[in-house]
Amino acid sequence: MTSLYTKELEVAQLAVQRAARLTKRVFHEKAKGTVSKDDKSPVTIGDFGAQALIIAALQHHFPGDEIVAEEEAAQLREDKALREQIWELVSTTKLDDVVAERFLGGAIESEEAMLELIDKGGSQGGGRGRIWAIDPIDGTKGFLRGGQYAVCLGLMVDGDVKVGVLGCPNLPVDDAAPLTADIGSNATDEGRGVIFSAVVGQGATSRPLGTGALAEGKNISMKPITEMSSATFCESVESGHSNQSDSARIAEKLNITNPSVRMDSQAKYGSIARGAGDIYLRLPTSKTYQEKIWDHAAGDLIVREAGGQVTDTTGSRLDFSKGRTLAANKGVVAAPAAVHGQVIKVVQEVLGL
Ligand SMILES: Nc1ncnc2c1ncn2[C@@H]1O[C@H](COP(=O)(O)O)[C@@H](O)[C@H]1OP(=O)(O)O
Ligand SMILES: [Mg+2]
Ligand SMILES: [Mg+2]
Ligand SMILES: [Mg+2]
Repeated sequence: MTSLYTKELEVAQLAVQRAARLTKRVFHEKAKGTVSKDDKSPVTIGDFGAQALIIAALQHHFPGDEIVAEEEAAQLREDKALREQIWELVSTTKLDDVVAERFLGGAIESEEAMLELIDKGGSQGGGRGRIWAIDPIDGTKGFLRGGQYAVCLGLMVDGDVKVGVLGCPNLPVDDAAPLTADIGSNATDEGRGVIFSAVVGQGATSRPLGTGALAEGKNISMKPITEMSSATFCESVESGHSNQSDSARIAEKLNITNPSVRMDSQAKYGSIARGAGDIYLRLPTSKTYQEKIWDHAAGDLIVREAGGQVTDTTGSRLDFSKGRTLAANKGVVAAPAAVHGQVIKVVQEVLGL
């Protein structure tokens, strides 16, 4: 029997690899074309450019699929200089393997076509049919400060995530490398860049993030926790995204003595999936914030396929069928399946749930 979602996985991984070439170019440039969105969060030419390149590849192979993506082109239609900067990047970023680049459909035709592609990400989502979720740069603040960020792509079918891919340009390639919060301001690209992937029922893999055809992948799995007291947990750098005093109380109750590792983006999901860390806590800081599906789709599947369990703080699975947000969930608790219940119990004690 041929495996399910083989083509989707290949397209998704190559599309992420190409988009990450673009974000890395922007990362090494001083002027990142940063502008503020309506909610005051930053977006850069890298976010827009990566979204255009990913959607171009998806449209080439799966023109009937819907797409939920974070960014929209409205601001670019009004700002000629910004639009031209992005077009210059998008029209010159290719995979350096001719076959792989042709497989993705090659270059986008024109500046106008690029804007239209960016706006194809406006689907309302939901629980029916094939829907891709894209976060072209997750952790834009991390990206700007030279920390972790991720290029994220997931395919949902009837509300369930079936394929997940995370490109993490600033994480170590080595799955066994110790988990550290910062890449250091003098860090080079040497030894960095990894793609995490998963297909439902087929396990999770990691492979070096390359520049052309895909590198060989290796199976990854979460580290079994034998002593809770020696576990390491990851959380957001931004205290506005996850409540860091609640997580400190949870850690204390679990007798965890290692300090938390703070990193931006879904790099946290990838890191625990390969056993570099153990637990990911994302604890609500407000009653009203709804998590976005593109911030969790790929990571949720990758961790579950690596032997983890991912729920919200009430213990319910993340529900991707509700639209562009995880409207039915509050926060995220991801841990190896064997200890997830123990962690949830303490999370609920501390949060008073
Ligand atoms: N109040 C909030 N609570 C949780 N996550 C948030 C909140 N505000 C923004 N985010 C999102 O958190 C993600 C980054 O997460 P992390 O802290 O794990 O790096 C971003 O996608 C960001 O969205 P946005 O793109 O709108 O900035
Ligand atoms: Mg994000
Ligand atoms: Mg983003
Ligand atoms: Mg954003």
